[in-house]
Amino acid sequence: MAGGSLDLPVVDLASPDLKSAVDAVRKACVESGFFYVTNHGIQDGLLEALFAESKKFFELPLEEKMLLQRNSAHRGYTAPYAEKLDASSEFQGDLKESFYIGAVGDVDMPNDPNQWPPKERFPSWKDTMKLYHAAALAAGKRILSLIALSLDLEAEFFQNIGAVDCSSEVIRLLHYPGEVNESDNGNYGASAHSDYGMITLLATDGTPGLQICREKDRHPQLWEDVRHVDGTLIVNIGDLLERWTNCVFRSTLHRVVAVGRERYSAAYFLDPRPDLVVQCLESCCCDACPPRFPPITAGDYLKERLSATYK
Ligand SMILES: O=C(O)CCC(=O)C(=O)O
Ligand SMILES: [Fe+2]
Repeated sequence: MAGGSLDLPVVDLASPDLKSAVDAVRKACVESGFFYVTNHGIQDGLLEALFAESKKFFELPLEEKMLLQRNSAHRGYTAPYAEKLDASSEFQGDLKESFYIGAVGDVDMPNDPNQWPPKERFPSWKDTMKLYHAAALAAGKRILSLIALSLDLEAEFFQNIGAVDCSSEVIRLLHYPGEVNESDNGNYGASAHSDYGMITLLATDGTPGLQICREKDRHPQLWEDVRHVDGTLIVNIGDLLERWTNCVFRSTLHRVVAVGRERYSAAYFLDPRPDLVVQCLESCCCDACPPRFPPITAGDYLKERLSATYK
């Protein structure tokens, strides 16, 4: 069942009224786990360059893209149908194709698990991804500061525990086809899922398709459109942060439906360093609401979730 369009809050990352921004973040994280951010510091030109590189890559013939197929470190290309975000979906796999790019060091790393398209034909691909990583990380840190304040923690809480300084971040470029075969009627660009990690920053080319379901246990489920708002990024809470906040914050089910138009997006997954122990925050627990989950390292948690997706 599809519902209307949602009015999610727009949080101004440069707002002089910090209290209102923090309150808006808290309300959004508690109610829907989704909000927009404006003044995020990522230049339009960089977003345009990112989408241009993405389009150029996805336009290659499948055989060439398959040369960079996702490796054991989850970097590289995933073809249409190769991934099913909702394991219960009746279809073989999602319509989207995607490409994962991990953080890029300043010097060429000898053990860099990333895969790069040929430099001769993609001369600025790597630099663009590097710039986007840096810009998205800077925006992500500002968002995490507001999130920390909204949890009654000090603004630098996530930075101080080293949650964001060890390059676990990943860009996932996504491309959804415009036309779908008859046999794919009812199939999804990306089937229903929640994100696994801490927070996700999503940039899209403005094409609709993203929907969220705020109450996953309600039947029938109500899916609401997340409209595009010019100049903003969409931010959503992942399962690890839901667990960290003892379920005070919501990691919400979302999906991308086929709208008969080609669509590009770029998700940036900001996750803590693998050895960070995530245990329910004190400010989210009380006598009546004791911790629901035992401590776990971020790495173990994410490994478990990824291996369930790519069994
Ligand atoms: O493309 C989108 O709008 C959403 C992508 C998404 O949910 C994901 O990659 O986890
Ligand atoms: Fe997602």
